[in-house]
Amino acid sequence: MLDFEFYNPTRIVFGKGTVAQLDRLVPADARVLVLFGGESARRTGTLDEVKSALGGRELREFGGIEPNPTYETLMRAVELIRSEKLDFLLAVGGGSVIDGTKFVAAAVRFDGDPWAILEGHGAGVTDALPFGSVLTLPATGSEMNSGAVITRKATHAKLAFMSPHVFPRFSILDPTKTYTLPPRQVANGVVDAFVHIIEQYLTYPVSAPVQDRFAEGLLQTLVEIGPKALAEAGNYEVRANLMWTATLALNGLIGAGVPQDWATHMIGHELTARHGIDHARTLAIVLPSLLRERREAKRAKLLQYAERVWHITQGTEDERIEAAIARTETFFNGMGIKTRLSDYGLDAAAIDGIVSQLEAHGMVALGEQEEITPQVSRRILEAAL
Ligand SMILES: NC(=O)c1ccc[n+]([C@@H]2O[C@H](COP(=O)([O-])OP(=O)(O)OC[C@H]3O[C@@H](n4cnc5c(N)ncnc54)[C@H](O)[C@@H]3O)[C@@H](O)[C@H]2O)c1
Repeated sequence: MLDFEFYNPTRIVFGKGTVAQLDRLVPADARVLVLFGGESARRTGTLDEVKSALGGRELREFGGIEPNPTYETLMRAVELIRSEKLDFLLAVGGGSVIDGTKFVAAAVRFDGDPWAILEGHGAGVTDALPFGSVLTLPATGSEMNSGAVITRKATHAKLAFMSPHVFPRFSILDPTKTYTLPPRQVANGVVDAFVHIIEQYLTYPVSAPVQDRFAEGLLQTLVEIGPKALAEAGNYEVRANLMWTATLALNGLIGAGVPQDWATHMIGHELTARHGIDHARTLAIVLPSLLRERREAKRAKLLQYAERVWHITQGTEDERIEAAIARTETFFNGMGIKTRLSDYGLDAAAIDGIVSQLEAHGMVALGEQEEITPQVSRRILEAAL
């Protein structure tokens, strides 16, 4: 096992009706900014529920945080917080709103142009406003981690930062809040969580059987409940298990002490930034062809994945590896998520632009072995056409 430090201070309050507990979780004298996305939080009644739970506190609202939150929009929240002297943030939404809130929390206390937070991947963050979240979309794990991904509209740059100062103080996970999700977002959430697990599992063995079995348990759970989550919108047990699985997929636990890949995410971010494809869908495009390209470096774990997650035991090693990758694609397709660039209207002409953006963002040695050069990323994208 590799050396590691594990730190996760986020309190999780899980269950039906838990929004009411905001009154206990947010300081009584806080001046609160409630941040949300489009109109779903208002339409579904969650925003009213939040406001009534926070009754008696000084409250302001900031709506309109986009999917793939932008620096341009978030900087308006920073101005509002400064001018109104607000001191506690509450994110109500999915990964985009929670990520955006993390950026705002850090930017308010940052000296200089806050875009430097993204360019430095969080290194310059020394403080942040306290914040909590009410999660409405199980997918990203943002509710229990210290990472965020922000887009600068002007330059089509989608960059990530991490800082121990931006762990949520608490996150409320009420599975009934996911009942209103459109099928597209449920499918995205399942696939996003699946690929988060793969990025921390499908690398090379380091004698870490507990991390491996945690990861395999989470992957198998998603394979089992993913289709049910799509088919049965109001099934509490399915939504509860999906919500907790997505959180555990990226709260640091399964990645502690093991190598991590993240190349699929880095290539995927460029696809979203340049072509507006949903985050999870970019991962479904990149992952299968990345696994094929990297089959030698990942051979031992691919064979373990084939056997333990997909129960594939027949055939040569290469046949078992190919069967496991094909089953992964079939799983994504079964969730209604297409896995080829051409399915999203892109052809070979798009690849130069994506590779140049990877180079511009310093993504020139990706993956657990740092062997995915721009040339390798190009091959991965060509194989995904
Ligand atoms: N911080 C991390 O660790 C991390 C990890 C992976 C991805 N991300 C980032 O998170 C973002 C994606 O977040 P996401 O997948 O959670 O989606 P999202 O937050 O972008 O939301 C997608 C859509 O679903 C709607 N929605 C949310 N909850 C709803 C509900 N209960 N009912 C109806 N509609 C609802 C939103 O209004 C939005 O239109 C991307 O920018 C991605 O890069 C962050």
